[in-house]
Order: sequence, then C-alpha cells, then structure tokens
Amino acid sequence: MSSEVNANAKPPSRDSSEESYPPIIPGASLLLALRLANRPILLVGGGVVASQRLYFLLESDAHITIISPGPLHPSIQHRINDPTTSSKITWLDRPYLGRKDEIKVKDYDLVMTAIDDNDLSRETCELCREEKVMVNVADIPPQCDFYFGAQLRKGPLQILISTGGLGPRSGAMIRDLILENLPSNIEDSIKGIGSLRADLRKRAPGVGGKLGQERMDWMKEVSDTWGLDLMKRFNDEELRKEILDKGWESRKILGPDDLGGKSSSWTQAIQRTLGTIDWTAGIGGFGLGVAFTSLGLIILQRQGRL
Ligand SMILES: C[C@@]1(CC(=O)O)C2=NC(=C\c3[nH]c(c(CCC(=O)O)c3CC(=O)O)Cc3[nH]c(c(CC(=O)O)c3CCC(=O)O)/C=C3\N/C(=C\2)[C@@H](CCC(=O)O)[C@]3(C)CC(=O)O)/[C@H]1CCC(=O)O
Ligand SMILES: NC(=O)c1ccc[n+]([C@@H]2O[C@H](COP(=O)([O-])OP(=O)(O)OC[C@H]3O[C@@H](n4cnc5c(N)ncnc54)[C@H](O)[C@@H]3O)[C@@H](O)[C@H]2O)c1
Repeated sequence: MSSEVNANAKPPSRDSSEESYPPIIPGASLLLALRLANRPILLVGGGVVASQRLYFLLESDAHITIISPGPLHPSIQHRINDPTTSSKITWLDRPYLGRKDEIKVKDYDLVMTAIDDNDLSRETCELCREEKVMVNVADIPPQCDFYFGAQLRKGPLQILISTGGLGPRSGAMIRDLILENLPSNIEDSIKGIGSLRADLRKRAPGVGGKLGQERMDWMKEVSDTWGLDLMKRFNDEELRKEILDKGWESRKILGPDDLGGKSSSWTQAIQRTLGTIDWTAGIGGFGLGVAFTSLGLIILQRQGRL
C-alpha cells in the first residue's frame, strides 16, 4: 500500500530512465501556490473563519473586499485600522445580499464566504458558477472549488496540509508534527540556493535551448551534491562567485570540499559519503516519515481504500 501512496505522490521526472506509469488514484485536490498580489478577492463574513482567511490573503498581498456588518472579529478590525495593511482592505459595513447585491462576483478573482447562513452561501456559490469565478464556502464543503488547509511558513518555504475535508484538525496536527521536525534553519538553505540560482541566471540568461538544459542539469547536480543542510552556505556572495567561476564556467560540479580553499571537515565528508544530512538521520526524519504516512493514510481512508 505504501508504494502506491509514494508512486502517486511523485510525478514522472526527467531522470526516470525506465518507463514508469504510476496508477492514477482520482479524487485528490490539485495543490497549487496561488500568486495573488494586488488581485481583487471578495470575502463575505467578519467572524473567526473570515479573520483566518484575511490573514493568509494579506500575506499573499491580495486586495480584499470584506462585506460584513460590524462588529468584526477583533483581528479583522485590527488589520483595517493598522496603516501597514489598511490600504489592502476595503470594508463594506453591511450584510451581503447575494444576487441583489451591487457588488458582483465577476469583478473578483476569488470569492470566499465565511458566514453562518447556508442559503446565502449556496446562492453565492451559484452566482460564482454562473460567472466562472472560483469560490470557497466555509460552511458547505461539497460546493467549494478549493479548500484551505493547515499551513506553515518558514521564510520562502510554505507547506499546506489537506485531508480532503475529512479532518481539518488532524491536518493542523500533522502541520505541527512537520514543524517540530523541520530543521530550524531550513529557510536559510532555501534562501541560499535561491541566491545561487539568481546569480546563475544572470550569467546564463534566457529560456530553453542548450544553455537552459545545461543550467538545469548543473543546478540539479549542485543541489544534490551540497544537500539541503549545506545549501545555506550559498548565502555567502563570495562562495557563490567561486562556485560559478570555477564550477559553472567549466561545467564542473564542485562540492563543499572543493571550495573556499579548505579541506573538508570529517562531518562534511561523512555527509557526502552517506548522501544525507544530519537532521534527516535522527528523530526528525522519522517524524517526517510518520507525518507523510499519516497524510497518505487519511487520503486513502477518504477514498474508501482503508
Ligand atoms: C485546515 C483549516 C484551514 C483553514 O480554515 O484556514 C480548515 N479548517 C480548520 C480548522 C477547523 N475547522 C473546523 C474545526 C472544528 C473541529 C472539526 O470540525 O474538526 C477546526 C479545528 C479548529 O478550529 O481548531 C470545523 C469545520 N471545517 C469545515 C467545516 C464545514 C464542514 O465540514 O461541513 C467545519 C464545521 C463542521 C461542523 O459544523 O461540525 C470545513 C473545512 N475546513 C477546512 C480547513 C477545509 C478542509 C481542510 C482539509 O482538507 O483538511 C474545509 C472543507 C473547507 C475550508 O474551510 O476551506 C483549519 C485549521 C487551521 C489551523 O489550525 O492552522
Ligand atoms: N473552514 C473552517 O475552518 C471552518 C471552521 C469553523 C466553522 N466553519 C464554517 O464557517 C462558518 C463561519 O464560521 P465563523 O466561526 O467565522 O462564524 P461567526 O459566527 O464567527 O461569523 C459569522 C460572520 O458572518 C457574518 N454574516 C452573517 N450574515 C452575513 C451576511 N449576509 N453578509 C455578510 N456577513 C454576514 C456575521 O456578521 C459574522 O461576522 C460556520 O458557519 C461554519 O459552518 C468553517
């Protein structure tokens, strides 16, 4: 069973030499990372669920129109009053009227209702279907085009857990399990490799072609050679220049031991030999394994396979 879960979790890769066509297990959600900067979003309701929606929308730099009679949840009122977020929010202090409302769903990229009124949520949903606008209605999951999930952010790293609507609280518990087991500096590694990629693209710009393929092959091998933990060293501008000058320019893959004029420490040597990094070896790796296995089990359970 676990092989079925794993196979389905990974798409075909450029590296797969043998033909491998994992079975399709339908019924999943398409997990995406929406880029919403300055996009108009309609949020109906001003309670606790709306306050959570607002928090994530503000972090995505969206522009949010909230329709809800006051008093609002205190955290929503806080964001409206706060000069750092107030310009991103338009608050209409009144009930939403659905079909009769002068606010039209077609003027928004996404619509969300978080209200204690099933009939109005259903009507909003119908309006959105007519206008082909994606909608989340917090009180009627089967009507949602998309679900929220338990989320965690560490700098550029973002993880969302979905249980397909089965157990939102268990999703949050799995999120906390992952959080506890992530290395504390994982975001530095991602920032480091991001800076190296950006510098490489300056030297080798453009899309596709031979250069594009070489760039991807080099980045893949450098990433695998350095490993997640040591990627944080690419935050050092000099080290980036060195690996690009001595490595990329002659299409060589240089590891941590080949740079900085230093011989490797014994820990680095072990890490390279084992092809792993210190935090995956201990309880962290085990915990993460448990987290993903649990998620797989939950999804399979939803599909009636357990
Ligand atoms: C993950 C999270 C994200 C978020 O909302 O941002 C989220 N719910 C969270 C918490 C939570 N929600 C509820 C409880 C009370 C305990 C309980 O019922 O279990 C708790 C626990 C708590 O509050 O701690 C009640 C509840 N939830 C839904 C309904 C309607 C229904 O099921 O009919 C009812 C009322 C049921 C009733 O009346 O009995 C529906 C949905 N909730 C989802 C997401 C979507 C599926 C997510 C998935 O696939 O896993 C989905 C389908 C639609 C959506 O909201 O997009 C967030 C945790 C964030 C965090 O802690 O970080
Ligand atoms: N997705 C989730 O995580 C989750 C969690 C708990 C509950 N829910 C569902 O979401 C719904 C909202 O939950 P809540 O805890 O935020 O409720 P809440 O009672 O705190 O807030 C409801 C809000 O809707 C507003 N409202 C009511 N009628 C309105 C209208 N016509 N126009 C505009 N605003 C209107 C109210 O003024 C209030 O601000 C619940 O009914 C529940 O079914 C979802």
